[in-house]
Amino acid sequence: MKTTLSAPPGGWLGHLPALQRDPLVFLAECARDYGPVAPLRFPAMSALLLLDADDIERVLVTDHQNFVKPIWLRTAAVRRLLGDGLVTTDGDDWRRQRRQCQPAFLPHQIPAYGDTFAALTGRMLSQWRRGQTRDVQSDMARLTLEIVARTMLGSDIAAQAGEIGEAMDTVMACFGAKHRLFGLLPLPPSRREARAIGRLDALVDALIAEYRAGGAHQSDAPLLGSLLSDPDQDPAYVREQVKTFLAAGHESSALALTWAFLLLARHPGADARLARELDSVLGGRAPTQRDLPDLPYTLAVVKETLRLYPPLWMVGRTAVKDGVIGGFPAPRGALILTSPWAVQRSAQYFADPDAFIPERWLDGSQARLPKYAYFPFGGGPRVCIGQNFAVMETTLLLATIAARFRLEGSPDQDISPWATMTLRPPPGILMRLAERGAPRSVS
Ligand code: HEM
Repeated sequence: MKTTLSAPPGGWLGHLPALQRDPLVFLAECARDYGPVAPLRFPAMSALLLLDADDIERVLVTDHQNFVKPIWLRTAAVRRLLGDGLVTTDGDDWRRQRRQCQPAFLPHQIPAYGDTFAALTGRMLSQWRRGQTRDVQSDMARLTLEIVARTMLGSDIAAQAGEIGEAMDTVMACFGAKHRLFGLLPLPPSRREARAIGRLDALVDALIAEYRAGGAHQSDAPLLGSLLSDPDQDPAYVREQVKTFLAAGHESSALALTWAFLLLARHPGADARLARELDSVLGGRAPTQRDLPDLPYTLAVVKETLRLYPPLWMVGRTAVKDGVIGGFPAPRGALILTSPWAVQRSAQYFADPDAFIPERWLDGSQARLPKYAYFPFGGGPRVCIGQNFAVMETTLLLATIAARFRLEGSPDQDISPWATMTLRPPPGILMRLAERGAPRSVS
């Protein structure tokens, strides 16, 4: 067993300052300087960063019972947003919750959401005009929020989506700011954050009350229907689970789409190939979920985007008992970090790893990769419950939007990712809408 942890610079804080300063650079440096396991040290805690697909599979899948969700999900800031919902709980509580939420994500259920995806995207596009410049991230966040509310809760939140999105953004931004320095300390919320949470709770309570008053049929609200089917269900739990799904069910999909448009704007060759596929399959009509098997390149764009910009850039666990991983001791309480960002950009697994090449998903070569060289949705029992929903959603939305518009960015725009709770582009990036077929004004 390897027992000597490399001595990190930075005194008692260990690797924490480097991780806080620029987490993505830090991860890249670890991948460069260490072998398959990077032993790290944080105040009062040791940690292992796993860079090998087989070690990652062991922690997330094979030995999952020895690893629970990490300490940062127990911090006050995260609890305030997600409560004790499906993302944050462990053990029997988690198992009961997962069983309760699963029916909304059964394989036969997912295609039924396609019409809603298409209808709400069509509603958004009816407001879009060529020549407009738009904050695409905020448009995508609004659209995916409307989609998750309509499909899971049976609510059309067109009127409230702006306010719900803003309140969530405020809480996330407060977490992001704290996370850099004090994320693990049990600090009370700032006044701004407390106000946003109060507002969010009131909006969510109103959606639940609307359902109870008979606003939607249970089959139109599979998640909320299931949560409320038990008359003794604790109302606070229902509210926290609804907040969990509103947050987890929109943010990552919105980011995947935003990154896809930013990448396509910088890769005219890929954009042209996407346009050709959409044109030849759809011939000018809007796609439906039934077209998806005929849109392999569109799906490849989504997969490649999730490889380069995985919205959840870090997936962590805490060891519940002493063990050894990759030859290093992983004592009880050690933080075990896996990073889709670091592994999916590793030259060990992907040729030309930093380049955007959707074609790599079409030649069959990826089938030879170890399973956990690519894991944007995590893995094992805690794999994203919305994985199939999200793949269909992002592919169908990308097809619907890209068939009508080309989104143009400015080549000197800084699009460096910002690693907060999720991997975001810099806020407020604007893109210009050009109609398909019109000459390209910015490359
Ligand atoms: C591109 C979009 C998405 C990405 C990349 C993504 C990624 C992930 C990842 C990596 C995890 C596992 C985290 C861990 O193991 O610690 C996760 C969990 C989860 N995701 Fe997603 N997700 C996406 C979309 C969605 C959607 C659309 C929903 C719901 C409608 C959703 C709901 C959840 C929930 C509730 C969990 C916790 C599951 C559990 O622990 O049992 N996600 N997601």
